[in-house]
Amino acid sequence: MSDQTQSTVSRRGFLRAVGVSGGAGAMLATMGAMGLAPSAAASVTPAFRAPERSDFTLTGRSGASVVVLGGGIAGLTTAYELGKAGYHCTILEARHRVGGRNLTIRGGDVETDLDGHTQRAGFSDGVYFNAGPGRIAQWMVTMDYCRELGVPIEVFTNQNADAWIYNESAGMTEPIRYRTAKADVYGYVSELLAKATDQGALDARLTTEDRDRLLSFLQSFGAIGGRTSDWAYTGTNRRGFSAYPGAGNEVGTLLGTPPALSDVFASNVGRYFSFEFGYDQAMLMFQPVGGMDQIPRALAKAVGGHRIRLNAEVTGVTDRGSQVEVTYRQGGRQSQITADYCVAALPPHLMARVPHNLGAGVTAALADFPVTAAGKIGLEYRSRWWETDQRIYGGITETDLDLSHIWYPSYGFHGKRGLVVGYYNTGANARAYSGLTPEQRRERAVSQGAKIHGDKYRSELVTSYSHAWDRTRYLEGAWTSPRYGTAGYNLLLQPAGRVYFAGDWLSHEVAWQHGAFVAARSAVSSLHQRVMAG
Ligand SMILES: Cc1cc2nc3c(=O)[nH]c(=O)nc-3n(C[C@H](O)[C@H](O)[C@H](O)COP(=O)(O)OP(=O)(O)OC[C@H]3O[C@@H](n4cnc5c(N)ncnc54)[C@H](O)[C@@H]3O)c2cc1C
Ligand SMILES: CSCCC(=O)C(=O)O
Repeated sequence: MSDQTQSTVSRRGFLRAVGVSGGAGAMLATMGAMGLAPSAAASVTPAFRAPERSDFTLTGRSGASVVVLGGGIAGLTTAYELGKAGYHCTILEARHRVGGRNLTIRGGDVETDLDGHTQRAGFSDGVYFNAGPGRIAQWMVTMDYCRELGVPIEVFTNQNADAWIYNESAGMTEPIRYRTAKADVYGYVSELLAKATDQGALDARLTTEDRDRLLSFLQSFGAIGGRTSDWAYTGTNRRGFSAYPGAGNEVGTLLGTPPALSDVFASNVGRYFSFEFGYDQAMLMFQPVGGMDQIPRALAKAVGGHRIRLNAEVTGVTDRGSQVEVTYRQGGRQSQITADYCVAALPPHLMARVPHNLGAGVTAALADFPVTAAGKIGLEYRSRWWETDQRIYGGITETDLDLSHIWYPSYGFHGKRGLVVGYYNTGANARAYSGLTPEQRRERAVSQGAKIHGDKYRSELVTSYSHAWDRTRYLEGAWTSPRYGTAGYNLLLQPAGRVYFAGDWLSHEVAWQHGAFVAARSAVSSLHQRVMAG
């Protein structure tokens, strides 16, 4: 998802949330963001209501049989929800475990990728690596499933004022703390806007009252001087200290004076600030205690192990008119299962390759989902130097290096060891790493990360595991970009005979488990309605 797309989507999300559209919405959003009292806007009475608890129940019961293809979040949810209403479901999952892209790696786990690289994770007890999903927003239905299934959650630190920003291409030789970068960018932007406002440049847009309110907002927002000092930004303790204030007369030592305005803009640090405004990325965010795969584990337990066939690769789907026949390969043998209905919850680009009799239009539609690559590496360290030496407790360092993001753990604070996500990248950067051996990926990630963190980034490293989603069998990608509104996309929202489709790719929350959950609910509702109608 590009920054541009993300900010457009975020804006739309906000407007949807306040229940307004168009000009009034835009005005409210701007005023809200500026902390101004929306006197004119107050009459709009927006519904500032959070999405409510979203539990799901089907009304009425059925004993029909359903074969579910794929044991990712969508497949598991399908079987779980139908099972609550009496259906007899069987899940066929090609991998040796459920969860699909929801994958947590622990010590002893073994994975072999499409290039034949086998990794055995050497992580210590209690250390885990979320190779796929890592965070959940509060409004997401994923939170409701955690509650319903009894999966404990804890805060995931998605934003940290003490994490770093490092833009090598802008000539930075040292990383800068988020708090420092923000103080300088907000300060200078406020200074410029205050000057323009005070000089009358915005008079066509502002009333006298607006102007005064804007100036007062900018003074506190940017920590800038007043009119007598021409609104100048000269630095603030928001930048941080090189020695923090202490006892008695120790006032602390401020972290120097800000670089010149032009240098601050040239460093391009501001490009990362909009991330935390995203409706899907804003704090607080959450994670299941003990690893993201606690969610598929709990779903699988609720569905019942006897209903799940692992290492079962679907090889054919035939709609026989009154039933659906599915062939699959398990333990070197071809088997067959027949059910009243089928829900196909495989990645669309893989389902497109499964022989079926659902029509060429279905194949073409399934094959029309562009796939994005993504990769992550988990680096286990023998000490938590990022906490003790750098005072970073969770959160994300942003870079313009090909490793993109570095994540610090949001669990196990002050523990003995810990796991840092040494890269989380997508697109061309992810493909550059996925083309390497696991050893080469680790070397590349460590030599880059050491530019930010120093020697301990290498010397304290114990073991690593990297995951390349485009090279993962039965997934072959991280997520897709659906062509919303096309005939092909809409075709797959309908059943093809007795076969329904589900997965995050049939939602407007692709790349989020939320999308997989709601798409499964949608398929389940549609199937159940048909069964109830008799
Ligand atoms: C790197 C990364 C980061 C992410 N970050 C987040 C995040 O922070 N938060 C969040 O909520 N979501 C995140 N997501 C998205 C989330 O993982 C997905 O939206 C969700 O897991 C998709 O579930 P699904 O059931 O639709 O698909 P999948 O998980 O793709 O499930 C499809 C299943 O089909 C199986 N399969 C494939 N072929 C066959 C076959 N022939 N026969 C039988 N089975 C087969 C697969 O093995 C798999 O289990 C992330 C994903 C990735 C890759
Ligand atoms: C680029 S956002 C999609 C992946 C995701 O859900 C996440 O990492 O938060």
